[in-house]
Amino acid sequence: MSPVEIPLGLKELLHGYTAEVLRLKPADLVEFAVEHFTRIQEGQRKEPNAKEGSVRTSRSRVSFRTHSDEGLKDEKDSVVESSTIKYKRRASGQSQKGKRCNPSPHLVRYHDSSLPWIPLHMQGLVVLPQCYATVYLCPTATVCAEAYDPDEEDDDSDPRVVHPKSDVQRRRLQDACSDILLFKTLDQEQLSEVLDAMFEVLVKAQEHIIDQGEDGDNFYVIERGVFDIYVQKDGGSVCVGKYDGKGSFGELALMYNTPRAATIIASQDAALWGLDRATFHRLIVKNNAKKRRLYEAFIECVPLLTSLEISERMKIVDILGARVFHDEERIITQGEYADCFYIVESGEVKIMIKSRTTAGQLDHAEVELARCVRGQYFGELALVTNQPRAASVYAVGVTKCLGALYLTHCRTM
Ligand SMILES: Nc1ncnc2c1ncn2[C@@H]1O[C@@H]2COP(=O)(O)O[C@H]2[C@H]1O
Repeated sequence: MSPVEIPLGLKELLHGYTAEVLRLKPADLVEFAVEHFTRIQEGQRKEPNAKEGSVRTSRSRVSFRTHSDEGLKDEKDSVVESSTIKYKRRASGQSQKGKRCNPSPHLVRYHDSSLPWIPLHMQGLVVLPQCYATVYLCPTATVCAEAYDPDEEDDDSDPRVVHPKSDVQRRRLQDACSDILLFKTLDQEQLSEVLDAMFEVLVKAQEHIIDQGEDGDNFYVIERGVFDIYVQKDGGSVCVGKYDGKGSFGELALMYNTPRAATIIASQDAALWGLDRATFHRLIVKNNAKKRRLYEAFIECVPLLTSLEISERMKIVDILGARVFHDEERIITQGEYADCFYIVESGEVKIMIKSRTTAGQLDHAEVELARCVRGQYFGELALVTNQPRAASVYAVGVTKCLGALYLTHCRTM
């Protein structure tokens, strides 16, 4: 018997449909399937260059948006009370030297202004079914075409920002930053410059760290505390997830010079480390060029991404961070909130789920569900369903994974 040949794109199509069913929970699956696949077909017709079998979004009209400017205040202390955060905004649409930046580069927004902006690179992620459906379902999206080029930003001569820290503070900061994906490809000197520039922010319960629609001032790394994520949807504010004691947020507005895409509120007293916009640009955004060189070849071979054009693949590289895990190290924990998915670069991972007792209680024994090897991805399901992680994932031997943060943003669309 000849082996079954799976047509190119079938997996993505079915995965996309499944993801949308999980996300939107339609009453009539067949009717939903007809609508879903009709939209895909229409999208492919609109974009005649789309490769056969590939799952793509339709490109749409081009428009620009500008933001109001605001004054810039200095940050001098290494500890900042949360009440002062709001006064540290830097001018939106302006570089530190007063030069006007591109108004809304790499940006897609629905015509309905109550909905958040999504970075254009989300369109690059359309091959990922959940994002594909998300962007595609909004065919009226407008694209701001002016490309943001970090190399154009002439900020190399900006003074180095240093917030002095005690040894204890420095250690706490290093711990908080040890898992931050966006810092993973920095070299030692760049990382130490970033750490020097970071300042501690003490936050009270219910404080707004970021408000959706505002200009981006800082990037934040969580040291402790829980933070709820709210996004404007259908005229109301919807809690779409939370950060529980770790992680980072606030990178989108700085990377793409867009208004804040979500509101972040501390649900208890908490501590953060902030990184100012200029340093974030100079070190993190510019480092993307290095990442592109590093991962270009690998990303080309990832089946999940093969239907993307080179420029789209490169946008995915921008949001990747590499992490090495040791044998049996847990990469994802069942029950935790999700903020990223992973692609295996080398090695292997096993996906383990806690079994249930006959009474339906979670047992502590774990059962192996599947394994992923180079080029395969995992950890996307919780982002699609907006549920806690359904299983744990462990490294089998030394394993290197590329984590991508931004899928979290698709959940809200
Ligand atoms: N679902 C989400 N949509 C948008 N932003 C999110 C979401 N989840 C977490 N965030 C974070 O919330 C931050 C709000 O500010 P930024 O847009 O700069 O960057 C955003 C992300 O880091």
